[in-house]
Amino acid sequence: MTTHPEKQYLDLLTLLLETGSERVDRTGVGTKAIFGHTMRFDLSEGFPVFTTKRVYWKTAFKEMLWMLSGGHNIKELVEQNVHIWSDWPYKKFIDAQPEGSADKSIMMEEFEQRIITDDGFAKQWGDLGPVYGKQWRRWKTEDGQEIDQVSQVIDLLKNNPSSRRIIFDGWNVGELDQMALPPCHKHYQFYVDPNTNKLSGAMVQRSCDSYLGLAFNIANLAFITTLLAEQTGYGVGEIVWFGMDVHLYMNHIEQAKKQLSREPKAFPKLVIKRKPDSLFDYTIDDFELEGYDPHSAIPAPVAV
Ligand SMILES: Nc1nc(=O)c2c([nH]1)NC[C@@H]1CN(c3ccc(C(=O)N[C@@H](CCC(=O)O)C(=O)O)cc3)CN21
Ligand SMILES: O=c1ccn([C@H]2C[C@H](O)[C@@H](COP(=O)(O)O)O2)c(=O)[nH]1
Repeated sequence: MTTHPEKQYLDLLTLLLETGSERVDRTGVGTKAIFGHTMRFDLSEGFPVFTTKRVYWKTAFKEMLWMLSGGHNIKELVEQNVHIWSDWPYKKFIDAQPEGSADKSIMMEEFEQRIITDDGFAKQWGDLGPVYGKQWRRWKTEDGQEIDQVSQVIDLLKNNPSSRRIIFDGWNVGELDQMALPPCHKHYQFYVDPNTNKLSGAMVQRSCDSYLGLAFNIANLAFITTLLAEQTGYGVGEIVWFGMDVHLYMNHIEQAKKQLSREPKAFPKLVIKRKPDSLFDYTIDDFELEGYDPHSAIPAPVAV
């Protein structure tokens, strides 16, 4: 019997638990960390959305479609019931309110409600700065032009697939200080195997929350690779993930152990119900995961 590909992820959790160095981190939560790790998934063996806990794949896909659209305001996420980016703008808003003011104590629900209903408020407080979507689609050059890196990737895949420069990157050094968080999944690179005509995608993640973020990041790497393959006429090959500061937050240890006690189930199949003319015209309703039958969700707090 061959080993289930999800075993790579479970082995990473075990490695972190057993050998990770305890470190103090920016958030104050603390982590167990290792430096440098890789995993790979052959997409012909199924779509790599982990099964040992329920992964909210629609939330992940909505986030990826938002980034691909060039979005960088949480408004478009919150409108779609996606809350994973709200903590950072919320914290910034609360910190900026004067002591004792009514706004100092508003709850997240009210904050998100204002983001949705008040355009001015969303503009001022919902913007994450020039994060992923902005850099991917509209990287600003010195002479005031904008570079659409994702469209360049599509063009290279169609016209020069042996190029070793099929890359987009969110790490715009000159603008890091304007971002709510500097990009974690920073480098994307693609490769067409001339023998099989399959497209593979790799991603470098400088910093990895191995319990919460990673499940989303792997699913989304497989997602973008599959979408690019469909749009440019290739089959799907592998995804390759490179993690740098790979960590497990101290308040995720019990959850990780619980997850480790479970056996992986078969990976589902990504069904794309409609093929739009452009990579930028997909909507969440175009996707279904066939045969996704995960173990139950194991919630965990996110370190802000
Ligand atoms: N500490 C930290 N970890 C991250 O993974 C992370 C950040 N910060 N900051 C930016 C984004 C936001 N991301 C997040 C944030 C929260 C969840 C999360 O809470 N996931 C839950 C529930 C998801 C839902 O609301 O549907 C999960 O069980 O997967 C996942 C990814 C990934 N990134
Ligand atoms: O897609 C993402 C986005 C963020 N993360 C994690 C990695 C870290 O735990 C934090 C970011 O904190 P830094 O101090 O900026 O490294 O968010 C992730 O895993 N995946």
